[in-house]
Amino acid sequence: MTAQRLDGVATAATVKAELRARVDALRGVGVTPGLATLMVGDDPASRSYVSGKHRDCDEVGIASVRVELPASATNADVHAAIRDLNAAREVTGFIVQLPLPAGLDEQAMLEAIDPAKDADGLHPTNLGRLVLGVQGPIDAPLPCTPTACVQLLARHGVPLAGAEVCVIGRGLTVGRSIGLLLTRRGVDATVTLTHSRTPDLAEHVRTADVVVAAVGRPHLVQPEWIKPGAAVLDVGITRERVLDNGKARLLGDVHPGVADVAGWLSPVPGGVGPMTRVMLLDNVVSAAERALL
Ligand SMILES: Nc1nc(=O)c2c([nH]1)NC[C@@H]1CN(c3ccc(C(=O)N[C@@H](CCC(=O)O)C(=O)O)cc3)C=[N+]21
Repeated sequence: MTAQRLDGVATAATVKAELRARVDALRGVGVTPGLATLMVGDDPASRSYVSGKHRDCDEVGIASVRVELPASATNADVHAAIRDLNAAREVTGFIVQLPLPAGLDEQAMLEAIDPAKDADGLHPTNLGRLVLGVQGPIDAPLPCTPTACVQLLARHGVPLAGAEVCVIGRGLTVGRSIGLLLTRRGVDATVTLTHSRTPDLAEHVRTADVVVAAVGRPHLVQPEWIKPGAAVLDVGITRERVLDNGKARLLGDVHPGVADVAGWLSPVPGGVGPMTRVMLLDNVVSAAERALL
């Protein structure tokens, strides 16, 4: 069997077209959504992700502001930059690019973000709303990679109601919250959360209809682990340095041989990553729409 490709670039293009229509409607009533990114230090991977986010904004008609602080910035410096963004009228949503340089208090900085402007959906208030199941006419910001996964599956017709989902990884941005989305009423999947210390990982994966691999261990998930026809989402991105030309190859958490067993597979690059970026834009547009209610 050759898995159907869960194409994040093509699906993101569809979502961008929908977002463009929402942005036009907002402009019609005098509102321009705006995203700001706050980056501390100059990690090359973060720089490339942040650039991608600003390109996406241009395509959809969202204004964007780039704030950069040197790696030597203190907690007080970062906190002051966050307070400025909380107050900036033209910024309807913003993110603090993670990871922050060592020595900065990541948790305190995330908590300093105005929950109404939290484009990542990682503020404790918004994560708390997700746990509580608070849903309004327009949802509070949801974490971007989990919604990217759910959208990528739903828009390819992968059945989730009644599906057994095995999530690998317990990190803040994916594993810890994706189960809350997948088990919502109306989505109705059953979720097992595993991680790097799960003794019998392969056994858990073997019975899953949907596998979400988000541990950051290149090619961890083996073809023999996969139930034939299962949907596999590869969320991991590890940069492997290729010595001869100095370029970095991107490796996912899923072994390429999985494509011969799975029913659906998201590629790296071009899968969950581009979808994560559009879900960030969705949060920014939704924040502007919510402000009008
Ligand atoms: N506050 C915060 N919010 C984040 O959402 C956040 C973060 N910090 N820190 C880092 C991670 C990682 N992340 C990615 C998003 C898109 C791609 C992406 O679009 N990847 C492309 C490849 C891009 C490349 O060439 O490197 C792809 O998969 O096709 C990758 C990684 C968001 N993160």
